[in-house]
Amino acid sequence: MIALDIAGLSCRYEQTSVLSNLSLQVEEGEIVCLLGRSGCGKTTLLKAISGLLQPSAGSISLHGQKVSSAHGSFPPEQRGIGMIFQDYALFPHLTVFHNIAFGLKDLSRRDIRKRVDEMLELVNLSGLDKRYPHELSGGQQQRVAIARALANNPSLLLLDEPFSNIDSQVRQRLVREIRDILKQQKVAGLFVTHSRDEGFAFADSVAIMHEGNILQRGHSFDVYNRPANRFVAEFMGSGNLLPCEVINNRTVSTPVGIVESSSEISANPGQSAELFIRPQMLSIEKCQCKNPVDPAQIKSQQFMGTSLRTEVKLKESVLVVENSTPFPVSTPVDISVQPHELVLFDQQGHSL
Ligand SMILES: Nc1ncnc2c1ncn2[C@@H]1O[C@H](COP(=O)(O)OP(=O)(O)OP(=O)(O)O)[C@@H](O)[C@H]1O
Repeated sequence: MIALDIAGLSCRYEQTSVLSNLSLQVEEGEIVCLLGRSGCGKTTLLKAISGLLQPSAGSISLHGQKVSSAHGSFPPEQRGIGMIFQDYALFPHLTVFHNIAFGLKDLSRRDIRKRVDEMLELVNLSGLDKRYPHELSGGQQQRVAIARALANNPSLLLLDEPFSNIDSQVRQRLVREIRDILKQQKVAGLFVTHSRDEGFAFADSVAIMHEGNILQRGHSFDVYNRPANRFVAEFMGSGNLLPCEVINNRTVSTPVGIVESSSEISANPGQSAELFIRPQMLSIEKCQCKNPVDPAQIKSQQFMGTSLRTEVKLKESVLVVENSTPFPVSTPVDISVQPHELVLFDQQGHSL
């Protein structure tokens, strides 16, 4: 069953078109992360889903029911959507208990107490029900926000950068914890973040947004290793672009030599392309030749905590390599490519 089905959605603010013909589906119980540069339309998409913005074209359906189209929309309170924001949005003058109980208007007092206690236990805050938001840490406030959103049994949870105000040491744990809670409750979620690592840890799949549209959707590992185009490849992480010529369906000729792909290349022999190689897929070792002509040379090295980020000058270009051996600047080196599934782009930047 599909929890959220967005079909051909377009949204605009007066004269400015922000989303254009965007489609996205989220399965029941699935968590999808929207990743994209600032201003690409992530918040606008969440606003349209929650009912705060009317689309100019296309439709939004929740569990098979159309809730938004250019012809009419359900108001936000009739959509059964829970929202979680980066600033927690708790009521400062209400206790934790009353914050969580806020939306539970139709239940008896006893059932409200029971539901709030269940939620407090779920988010690991039992016993803190009498505290006010200012008496809680950022992580605890965000857990209250989660408890409040889940108390109403939402059919979909929208999370807009929920972890960005949380201390980085607590964040990693909270990301896993909240993911586990959503999975346990089988709630579908659409999650917006600027942090790729957070998106990878929290979501089942990622959707890469650019200029009001989704360029690629899939498991983060696949999107990272099989990007649909150059924008997605670079957005998912740094890489080197090398001009190359296809030799056959497994090999290409590049400035660092002949490189073999672990999977078949769908390009014709003789075709020119660009090879995209992640820094960790390049290896360097001290050049063994006595008098190498114009060798690649170490330009700089920087320790990044777990590995070295090494810049290698190769003729007119500079390649970035992730390695573990320190070399003095100007050391001549041989560069090799570790066996992997090669990523090639045509002149327009589309994957071949
Ligand atoms: N109320 C508004 N009126 C006019 N333009 C707006 C309005 N809200 C947003 N925009 C514009 O729409 C575009 C998309 O904004 P949106 O907030 O959806 O981006 P975003 O991807 O969420 O950005 P960020 O990551 O910085 O939060 C931007 O160019 C923004 O300036």
